[in-house]
Amino acid sequence: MTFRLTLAQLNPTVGAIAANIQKARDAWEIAREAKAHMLALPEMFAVGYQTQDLVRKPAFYLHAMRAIESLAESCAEGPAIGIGGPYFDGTNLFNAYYILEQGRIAHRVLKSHLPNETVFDEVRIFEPARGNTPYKIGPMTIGSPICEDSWHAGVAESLAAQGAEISLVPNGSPYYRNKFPTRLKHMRARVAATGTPLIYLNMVGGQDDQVFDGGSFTVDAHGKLVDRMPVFSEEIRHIDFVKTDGKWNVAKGQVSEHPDEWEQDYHAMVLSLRDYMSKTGFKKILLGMSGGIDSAIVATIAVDALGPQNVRCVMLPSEYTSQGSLDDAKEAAENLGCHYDFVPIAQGRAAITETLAPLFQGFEAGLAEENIQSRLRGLLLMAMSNKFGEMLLTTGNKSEVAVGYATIYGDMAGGYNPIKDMYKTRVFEQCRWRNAQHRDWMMGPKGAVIPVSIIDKPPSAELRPDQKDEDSLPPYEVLDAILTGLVDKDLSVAEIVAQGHARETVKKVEHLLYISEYKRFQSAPGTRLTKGAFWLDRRYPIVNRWRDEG
Ligand SMILES: Nc1ncnc2c1ncn2[C@@H]1O[C@H](COP(=O)(O)OP(=O)(O)OC[C@H]2O[C@@H]([n+]3cccc(C(=O)O)c3)[C@H](O)[C@@H]2O)[C@@H](O)[C@H]1O
Ligand SMILES: Nc1ncnc2c1ncn2[C@@H]1O[C@H](COP(=O)(O)OP(=O)(O)OP(=O)(O)O)[C@@H](O)[C@H]1O
Ligand SMILES: NC(=O)CC[C@H](N)C(=O)O
Repeated sequence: MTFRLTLAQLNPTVGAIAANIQKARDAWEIAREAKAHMLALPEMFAVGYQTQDLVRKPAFYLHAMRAIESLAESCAEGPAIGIGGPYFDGTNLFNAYYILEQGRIAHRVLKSHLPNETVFDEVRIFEPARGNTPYKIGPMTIGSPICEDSWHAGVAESLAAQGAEISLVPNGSPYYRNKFPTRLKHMRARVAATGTPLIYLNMVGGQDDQVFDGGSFTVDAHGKLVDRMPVFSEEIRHIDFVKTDGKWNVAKGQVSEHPDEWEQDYHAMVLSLRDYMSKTGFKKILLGMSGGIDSAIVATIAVDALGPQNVRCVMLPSEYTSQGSLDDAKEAAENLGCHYDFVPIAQGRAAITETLAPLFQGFEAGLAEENIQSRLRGLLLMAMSNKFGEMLLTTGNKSEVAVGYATIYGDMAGGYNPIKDMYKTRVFEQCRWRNAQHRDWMMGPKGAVIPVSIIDKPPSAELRPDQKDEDSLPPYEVLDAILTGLVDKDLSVAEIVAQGHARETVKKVEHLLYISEYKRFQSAPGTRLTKGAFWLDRRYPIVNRWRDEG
């Protein structure tokens, strides 16, 4: 006896119900061609993921439920379909996995464990299931724990006890660096307890800050990895089973190699930006190109996401802009093959200074004057955005975003920030990686596109003569180590001091971190690369008088 299961590792769009259903239908045609018994789609595929509060709207979930019903009707003859979507039972809303067969909804699995940590808030949205049963497709009985359900003992085991011969786990599992071993560990624990093969099916694609990385895989009844799909790309794959001695054995498939963390982070940033653009309806990007490393890597990510013809780099020099910065900005834009504009801000700045002169008389020049440069750049770039219909990118790395080292309503202007969750020390290494590597999913040119002089020079905001970031901040190696402790590991000041850092420096960084919460609250979203990303992973009050006295 045999069984063929078609896995659709596809990229849905939140709210695009008709388009998602059409994608499911197209995949079903492929499964039917391949004579599969069943097509499986990821968690919440019908509506995209995560829908947040949108799915609580009755008009929305009723629309989705109607669309799933009509998918069942239009796919009556051929493989069964498993598809994630919301289900309202007249009283409560559930995160459900629908099984469609012979023109109708044959079964519904409801999610039991609602994730409520990191970026998840499902307790707020859904009601947990109380018990589920397996379903039968042709000769096979299947249990479907939904995503988080398979990270805990209980659901898969109960389904197996009720006769499930394999576990098919639909997921909406967002990327963070080096997550795969954690997923594999949880799935192997389920397999060890059930003694049945397990299929882990994830979606791909960017949704706001989150990136779903795919990497779907199959583990046999002994816990061996027998099939694995690539990360960050759509793919449809057939998994074959043969029944011998009363047990389903999964045939050995193709175990795709997964790239290292540098490639995965870079791919996550490219895909999240590309999807953010296409899913919000933008085709073109612009950014301020300073000759520094942050704007250089953001321009490179933009070019790799959309192609050089869709990226405009604008140098807006002031009198503090060095010749080195002018040369580097131009060279990087030329290497990338994108449009380059040169828009000096001196005249505009003089006009603003004159306008404010009567008010500012008697005050010493300082931060206000420095930040006018950044704000004027923001104003000019947003004017270009309005005129050309190009979305402005903002370029602060995680170190700067953490300590508020950016000007609000100035260089913080912009709609998306691909490097928001990448510390500065990693930005340097990531640039070296991109200069040395090229992949076919990159739409930009091969080679050392980021001039070495940009990577090697000391970072500076160039808002006053001879300014260097390290005049006001600790060296980035120190800053990033302290921030990793405070932000990502939730360590106390005492614990970070015990790692060998000066208490005064740790306290200064802690102070900057807490007082800049207001800036992050008003900042653009950006690619999530870790479990400690600003926005949903770490939610802090803006008004906060607590300081760690330890
Ligand atoms: N809690 C709060 N809630 C609401 N608003 C608050 C606030 N605290 C201050 N403010 C407001 O914020 C203003 C201060 O913020 P802001 O104007 O941004 O100024 P500020 O944070 O003081 O300065 C920006 C810093 O970033 C550096 N910088 C600028 C540009 C680029 C880069 C770079 O390397 O990329 C670095 C620059 O050298 C300077 O150290 C205050 O005037 C005040 O009105
Ligand atoms: N002369 C400039 N021309 C165009 N854009 C600029 C210029 N100076 C700053 N910007 C914009 O403001 C952002 C912040 O730049 P700034 O030089 O202050 O610090 P940074 O964080 O070190 O960034 P970078 O490494 O890109 O220079 C830049 O990434 C760029 O988008
Ligand atoms: N959608 C989910 O239930 C995902 C939760 C799960 N722990 C994950 O991140 O993979």
